[in-house]
Amino acid sequence: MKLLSAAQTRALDQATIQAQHITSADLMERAAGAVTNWLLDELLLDYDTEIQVCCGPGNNGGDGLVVARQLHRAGYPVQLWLLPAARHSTDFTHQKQQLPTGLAVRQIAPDNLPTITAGTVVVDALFGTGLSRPLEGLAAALVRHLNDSDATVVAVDIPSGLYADATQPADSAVMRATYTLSFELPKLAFLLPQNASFVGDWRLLPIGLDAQAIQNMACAIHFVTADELRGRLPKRPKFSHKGTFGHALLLAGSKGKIGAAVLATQACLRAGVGLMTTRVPAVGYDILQISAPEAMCLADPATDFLTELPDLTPYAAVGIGPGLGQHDDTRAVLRQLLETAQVPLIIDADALNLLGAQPELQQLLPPDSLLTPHPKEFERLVGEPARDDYHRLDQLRNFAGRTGCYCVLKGAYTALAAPDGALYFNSTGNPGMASGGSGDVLTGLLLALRAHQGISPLAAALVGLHAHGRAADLALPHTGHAGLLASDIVRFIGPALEELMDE
Ligand SMILES: NC(=O)C1=CN([C@@H]2O[C@H](COP(=O)(O)OP(=O)(O)OC[C@H]3O[C@@H](n4cnc5c(N)ncnc54)[C@H](O)[C@@H]3O)[C@@H](O)[C@H]2O)[C@@H](O)CC1
Ligand SMILES: [K+]
Repeated sequence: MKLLSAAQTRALDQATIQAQHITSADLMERAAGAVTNWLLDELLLDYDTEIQVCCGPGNNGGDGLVVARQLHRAGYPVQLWLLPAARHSTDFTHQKQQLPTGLAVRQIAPDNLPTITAGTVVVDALFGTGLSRPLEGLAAALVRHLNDSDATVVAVDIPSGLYADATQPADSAVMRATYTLSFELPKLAFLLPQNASFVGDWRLLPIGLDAQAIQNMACAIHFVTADELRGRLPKRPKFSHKGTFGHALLLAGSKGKIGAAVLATQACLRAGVGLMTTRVPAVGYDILQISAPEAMCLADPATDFLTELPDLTPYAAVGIGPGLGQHDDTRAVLRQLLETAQVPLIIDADALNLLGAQPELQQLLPPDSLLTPHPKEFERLVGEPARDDYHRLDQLRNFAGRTGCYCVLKGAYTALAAPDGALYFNSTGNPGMASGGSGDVLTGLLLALRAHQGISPLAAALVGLHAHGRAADLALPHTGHAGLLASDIVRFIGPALEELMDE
């Protein structure tokens, strides 16, 4: 799915109106109808629920007027509140004229704010994508009043006061929504940790926006769904053999962290690699052979950390990082790998920290390599803290462009920047994954997909990120959030990948 800017969203609304020969009021009726249906069918409003609909002066307020009208007509006790304004949009004015006489209109004023009691549902239709400056005055006072209450707040399109694709000034008033109902496509703001407390649980409501117009919109930011990935992973042909799926090499582990090498190895195997060799320090040899008998193990001459790079000739892809440690001799192995590798690399964990500590090594990254930092590792990698989540995304795109590599930023919606500047957000996964070893599993999974000869670097990265989160989602009913271990994610990699395979 494309993540459109506010300007593109407006253009899409216009394109839909033209292509479908409808009026903007018709489209508003559809949008508001979708909100009303969600309130009735999903929030399960009952006839005793107190519903306060708060409307601003633009089309977001227009949506609110239609919701209020529809709920009133259906017999629900709606209270309608309007924010005073010098100007109103044409559609707002039109919808106001359509209000039934029995629906009282209340003016919001400093001494006249909605009274919130236990169980009140507030529909926030103050401002949407037309927000052009931070909220102040009465609008800010109303938002703060509602934020201080226990109301269930349902934001129409976007929580009022939240910018759709930039950071609003610190301390400006932003509605803390319980639910955000957006029309058809998500907004970039929803995917960023800094906005989690404003956006709440977000849902997409289809309103029949013009599919052709969406397809024609130039957009470099995507929210990647299973539908878009299905078929990107070739089915295993009947006459395939282990050579078809590549031979992967993993460099991982140090004393006390051999488990990271084991998890990454198991994940790589479960992701369908043809052959797997894992290089661990000698201390890990028995552990790896016993816990991952399908993999070959090449022990380093040193006991506790890696000191020598094996011959790379046999391998289609090389991964390095999980549990590696940052010993000087290991750094020398990483340098040698960067200097000699002719195949894509997957770089994770301590290998990223080593790259951050010696930035000159970053110039040696083979093109199309894939780096998988979490935000702290990414900060070390680029050597500069981000001002906010948007700045961090800029840094991510710059890094990918500068190095010619794919770079991941791990999180609730893991982001991937491609060398061409495109940004992709993953849609799968759950908070149970926030525990040790999840990242090691991702490295192994991505390594298998990069070793596979039939998949492009971008598809490998997107499929790998999706399958990682999806495997955790499939494991969840068996484990619960607290009980979800990295090894549970490994168990469900196979089914998660199967869902994306060609028919
Ligand atoms: N264009 C369309 O056809 C559709 C629009 N829809 C709705 O329309 C919304 C966008 O409507 P608009 O473009 O009218 O924008 P908004 O309703 O978000 O607000 C725009 C109005 O608020 C004023 N304003 C902006 N920031 C302000 C601030 N900080 N303090 C006070 N006033 C401020 C503007 O001057 C303008 O009058 C979407 O979010 C969505 O809810 C939906 O009905 C779907 C169809
Ligand atoms: K809103």
